[in-house]
Amino acid sequence: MTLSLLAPAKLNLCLKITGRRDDGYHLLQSLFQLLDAGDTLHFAVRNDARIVLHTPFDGVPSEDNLIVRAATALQRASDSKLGVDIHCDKRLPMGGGIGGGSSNAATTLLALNKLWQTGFNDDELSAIGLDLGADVPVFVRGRTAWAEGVGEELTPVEMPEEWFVVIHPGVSVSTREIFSHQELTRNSRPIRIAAFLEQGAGNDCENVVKSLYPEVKNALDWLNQFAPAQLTGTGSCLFARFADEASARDVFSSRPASYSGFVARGVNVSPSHTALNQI
Ligand SMILES: C[C@@](CO)(OP(=O)(O)O)[C@H](O)COP(=O)(O)OP(=O)(O)OC[C@H]1O[C@@H](n2ccc(N)nc2=O)[C@H](O)[C@@H]1O
Ligand SMILES: Nc1ncnc2c1ncn2[C@@H]1O[C@H](COP(=O)(O)OP(=O)(O)O)[C@@H](O)[C@H]1O
Repeated sequence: MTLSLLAPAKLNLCLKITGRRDDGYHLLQSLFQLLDAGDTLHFAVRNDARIVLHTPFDGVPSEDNLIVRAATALQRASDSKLGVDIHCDKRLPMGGGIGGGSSNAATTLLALNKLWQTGFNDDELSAIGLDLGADVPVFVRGRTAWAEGVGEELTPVEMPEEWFVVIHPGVSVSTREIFSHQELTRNSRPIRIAAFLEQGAGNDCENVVKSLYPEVKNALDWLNQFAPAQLTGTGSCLFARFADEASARDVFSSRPASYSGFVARGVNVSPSHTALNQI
């Protein structure tokens, strides 16, 4: 049996850091907006128990790849004797704050749960996913959502399905470096979802990222000429929203040559969930 699924990107439409847990992890509030763009993963079941990722990733050994780690975690949790061949059409930049690795992991859990018939529900898959990364559960649940805790307390939110220009400024930002920076705001006053929906909220990582990475500051200044621009996650990608596709594409096509990125539409339900529900 084979299956191909989109592993969608996300944007953090806001990112407030409201405290810190005893283990050092930061407590967040964020609106995770799913997008209709992402990587495509192709799965083919094997009758031996081998998990084989055929696509090489720069700087990520196969055993560290979140795709392989997710498949291995599901195999262990289920005692499945089946294996899988996996190919990935990688489009999302790594370390860009758009969740590519976490989305790849979640999509692998969803696909193999179906192909191996392991029968886990979303709560169980989310718990397996959380061990792989804080952003995995939102992709397992597949809903645009308000997140608290370290990202695992999720409340689905219906957002207008707007168009986004996502810019990658040509540098990657280490999440660890930002979260360990002395100047990072760690005591934002918690806000309510309703307040965010009414007036929006910024990204508490933005000032530190701009000070460490002038390329990110320059890209924000460039995009701000057209619409309010903001960092996603801990960067390095930034985004702005547009009412229609044509305006978004116009701005994207006028970008400086050193910037990459894409235009995508916000979606309330992950395309991989829509596809799985049709099988
Ligand atoms: C803040 C977000 C918002 O989406 O940033 P992006 O990674 O998307 O940019 C994520 O939740 C990031 O989660 P995740 O991507 O799983 O983080 P990891 O790479 O595991 O974290 C790297 C390091 O950052 C710190 N870290 C991460 C998440 C968190 N809530 N508090 C932290 O202090 C920890 O020191 C951790 O070891
Ligand atoms: N399948 C994968 N896709 C992307 N990154 C991966 C993957 N597996 C492991 N990684 C590692 O996870 C890191 C974070 O990746 P990613 O989720 O793309 O960024 P971010 O958390 O900033 O959104 C990468 O820099 C890479 O080292």
